[in-house]
Amino acid sequence: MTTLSTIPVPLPELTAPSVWPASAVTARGGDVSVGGVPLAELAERYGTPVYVLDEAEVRARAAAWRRALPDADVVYAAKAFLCRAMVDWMEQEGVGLDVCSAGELELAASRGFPADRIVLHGNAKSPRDLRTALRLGVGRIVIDSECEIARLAAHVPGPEAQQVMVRVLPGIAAGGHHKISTGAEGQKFGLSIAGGDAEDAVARILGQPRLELVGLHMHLGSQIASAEPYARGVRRVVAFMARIRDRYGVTLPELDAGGGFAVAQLPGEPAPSPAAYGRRINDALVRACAEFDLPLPRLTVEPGRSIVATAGVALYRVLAVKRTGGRVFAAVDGGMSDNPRPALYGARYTVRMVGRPSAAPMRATTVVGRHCEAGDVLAESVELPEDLRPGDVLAVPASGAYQVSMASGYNLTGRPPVVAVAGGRSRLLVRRETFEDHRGRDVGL
Ligand SMILES: Cc1ncc(COP(=O)(O)O)c(C=O)c1O
Ligand SMILES: N[C@@H](CCCC[NH3+])C(=O)O
Repeated sequence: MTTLSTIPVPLPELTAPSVWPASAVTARGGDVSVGGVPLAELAERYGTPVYVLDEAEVRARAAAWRRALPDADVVYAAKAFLCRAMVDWMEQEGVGLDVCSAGELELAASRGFPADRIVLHGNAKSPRDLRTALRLGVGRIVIDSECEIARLAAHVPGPEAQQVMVRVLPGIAAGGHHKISTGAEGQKFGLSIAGGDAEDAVARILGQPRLELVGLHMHLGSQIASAEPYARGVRRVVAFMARIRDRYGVTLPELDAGGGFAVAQLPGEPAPSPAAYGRRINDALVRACAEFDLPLPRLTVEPGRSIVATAGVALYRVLAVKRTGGRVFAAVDGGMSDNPRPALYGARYTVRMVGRPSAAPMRATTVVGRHCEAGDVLAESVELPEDLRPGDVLAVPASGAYQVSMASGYNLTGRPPVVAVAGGRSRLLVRRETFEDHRGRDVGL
């Protein structure tokens, strides 16, 4: 018999913008299901901690970006999270890849991802990064310092020139935290427009027959919850393009506006849709080009978090509940080794108990990890039932970006597996890191 509690309903938090994938609904026995699979069942089957990725949500977000900017290239920033399945999904959705290491590049290549749809970034590209990029024939290499120009040119096999862009610093502060704000003067990325470094680099590249300068790139930062900084940045970059045309007689055909588009980390937080970002960026580009009498360059955007964050849910099991100093702590079997974001940026998350019903009143509980640091806090003062006990499963939505990709080997707990859900089925994408993996690397005595 179907009772009210077994009819799946959208989660109360599922107001736009949501922190959950669109497929998240309540399930039997106090559970939540994602992609048609109950989360507690996934915790049981794959163990905890485990990261669940809703394939349909990833694909839908990628498709939303393509619809938002149909005349632009959408390039997924692989640093947010990459595995072979992600490479395939991006390929199938018609999205390119932004990589920043030979490792990310090799992974994409291992799936036959078209190299001409790959952009290589990095403020310190290693010889291996550059060699791999040239060998595989990546579409664009983004120059981030003057000294890499001659180094790169010397290795281009020819006869064709390597297409490059210059990452310029538009001098705009934006981003959810100072550690992920990259568009202002005085940090390690890019070449300053105002300070003249960008123009010096352009002149140098134009003098290198093995390099073809196709455009300019900016990346303002990450978790930028408004489209306005992009509009200002685009205008500054277009103004600089006009200066290049006037001084060097070269009209650059491409402009890459970078990534950094915000998602809601907590229910109701502001996060413009891809369509809203796209409209504003396009509008700024059209206006600036009219103002400076330039033809419209081909636009690229590089969303990372915006494609994958809300598709991911982290599952942990409670190991201990402790009341101390007037606070309640729930300690789980993961922590800063799988999610360093709260410790690094003060990132906040919402947490929900799944897998059993509870009629107990809610109380403020701080969810902490198992690592040897007082700062190993996953979520400060979140509402959880008073009867929360060891063995319960906690779900943390909006966990798809920069968690697994930044996971560490701290305390040799082993990095968690990643499981895809789609159409009521689950499959393992990345297995759990085991003690054998650690021991295998430990080769000296
Ligand atoms: C060059 C570049 N492009 C794109 C991104 C993607 O950023 P986000 O995941 O915030 O969209 C980053 C990371 O911030 C980046 O450094
Ligand atoms: N790792 C950061 C974002 C940095 C993006 C990379 N350029 C975060 O978790 O928010």
